[in-house]
This record gives sequence, C-alpha cells and structure tokens, in this order.
Amino acid sequence: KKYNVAIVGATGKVGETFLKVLEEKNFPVDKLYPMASKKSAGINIKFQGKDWTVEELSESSFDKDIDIALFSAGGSISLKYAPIAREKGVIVIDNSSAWRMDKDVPLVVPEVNPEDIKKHNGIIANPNCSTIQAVVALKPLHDRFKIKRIVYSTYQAVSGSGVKGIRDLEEGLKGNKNEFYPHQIAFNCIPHIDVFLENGYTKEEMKMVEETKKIMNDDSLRITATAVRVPVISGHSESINVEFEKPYEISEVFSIMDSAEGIVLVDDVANNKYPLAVDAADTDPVYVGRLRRDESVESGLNMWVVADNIRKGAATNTVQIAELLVKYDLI
Ligand SMILES: O=C(O)CCCc1cccc(C(=O)O)c1C(=O)O
Repeated sequence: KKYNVAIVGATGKVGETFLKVLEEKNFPVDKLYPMASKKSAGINIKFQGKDWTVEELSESSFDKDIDIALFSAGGSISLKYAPIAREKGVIVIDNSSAWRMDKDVPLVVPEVNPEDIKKHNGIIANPNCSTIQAVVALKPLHDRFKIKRIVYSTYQAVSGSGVKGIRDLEEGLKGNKNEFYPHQIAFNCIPHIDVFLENGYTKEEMKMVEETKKIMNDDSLRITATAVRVPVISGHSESINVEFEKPYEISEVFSIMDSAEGIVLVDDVANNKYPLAVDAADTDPVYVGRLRRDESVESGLNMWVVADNIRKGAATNTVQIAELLVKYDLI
C-alpha cells in the first residue's frame, strides 16, 4: 500500500530533512503534497524521482485525499491547521510544542513508548529534540533500575534555531555582530533557549522536564534542567546525571547501553573515544558515553549523550512515527 503524504513547512530545515529521511527509508509515498507559506509557493521539489510543486498552505489544503501530514512550521500553524487536517481524516504528526502536553495527544519516541501511538485521536506529537535523545538513553536504565531523579545540562547546536541561528554563528565567527540571539554566540555559551518563565527556567528547560515525565509515563520523576546554546552547527550534546531507586553495577549499565535499540555506545576513554557532535551530525543514532558512577549519592550515574538534533531530534523521529502507524495498521 502507498500513502499520500503532506509536508507542512516543506522548505524549512526540518521540512527538507523530512523529505530526505522519507527517501532514505523508502517510505511508501504515492502522492506528495509539500505545503509552505505564500513566499515559498511554486517552488519545485524533487522527491523519489519525481517533481512536486510547493502549494501555499490554506484552510482547504486538506480537502484532497491525504493520509498523513508531517508538520514543522511553528506552533501557531500547528494550532490552527492540525485540527483542520484531522477533521478531514488526516493523521497529523506535529513537530511543534503546540500539542505535546495535550492529554488526547500521544507524545512518542518509537524506541521508548511506541504503544502510546495506538491512543491517537488524529494528532501525534513529536517531542522536543533535547528530550528525544535523553529518553532514548534513559528508558532502558529506567526499566532496569527505576530512575528517581534526573539532572539535565544541555549544549545545544545553533541549527536548533534554524537558519537564523546558523547565520549568527557563521557571521559571529567573522567578527560581525549578532542579529538573532540576545548575545554573541561565537566564542560564547548562552544559557537561554526559548523564553524565560515565571520560575526562572526557560521554556526549553521546562519542555525537557514535562515531556520526559509524559513519555516515560512517570510523574514521580524528579527532574531539573539547564539548556545552553553553544557555538556548534549540528548536534546537541547533553550531560545527564541520574539517581536510581535500585543499586547497579557499572558493567551492567555498559551492556544495557550496548544492546539498547537506537543507541550507539562510544565509551573508551583510554583511547579518547566518547560521543562527539561532529560524529553524530547527519546520522540517526543516539550516542552514549562517559558512563561513570556518581559517588556523591547512593545509586548515581553520569553519562554524556549526543545526537543530530535535526534528524533523530526531529525529522527521523517523525518518520519513524509514520512507520509505526503503518506497522500497527493504524492508517
Ligand atoms: O532551539 C533548539 O535547539 C530546540 C528548540 C526547537 C524549537 C524551536 C522553536 C519552537 C519550538 C516549539 O515547537 O515550541 C521548538 C521545539 O520545542 O521543538
């Protein structure tokens, strides 16, 4: 069977990666409907050996025979158009935060909570990139040792902000002033991603806290986060400290990580081997390393987790969700 797929935000960084990953995975697409804002309408897109024309997104865009719509065009577009698409019988997989915490919307990472997809009511949410890579690494350990507390510290690539963030870094490195970030990102670290909230955290930090609990289906988890922008183009790196309910052996952690789905263990510090953003760029795995006991608590562990924020962090995870719909015969 082949499916008619709409791509909302087809010309953005994530949108173009949706297309790249759909092709790489040979997803069975019959008709492609690339959609974007007026300024991108008319652009030609080559996909699976054919030419497709970008149409301007409108309220009637979903009046045709579309099976799945992949959204990555910002929260306001998702809030307005996902319900319109759903009304027409389209299954929406949304990459924005607009629907993630809605109780009727499953928030899915296929390696972590694939079954949740069966509860969908027409909209499925793709988690925040920093959350996705973290829960892929944490889920196998949570299943075995029961996590009680998580401390996230992230080092996030500028591509997470799209082309404007990338340009700020490239221009900044040439000594030109910044346009997009509140401060110079070149030669700097900025502890400010998204907006600040009443509690002094940023939205990016609270996304990690709240989305982790929903995906792991455990509101008892105690989580804190600090999200930092760093002068890297591709690949988010994260230092993750966890405290378990149960005691553990470090050798068992290594074997769990080495065999877990979606994870590549890179941990051989005697030979300077540990996950690096430049190695993760343009690949799909979540890379885990620097595994070591946190001696300051009863049963604690430190790790270093790296992944491509545009691929596994957004586009690949979304396409994997589409593949799950097919696998579970939900479409
Ligand atoms: O900056 C980063 O490194 C990741 C942030 C990704 C992002 C950017 C703008 C808006 C949203 C949003 O959907 O709210 C999101 C998101 O949460 O996926």
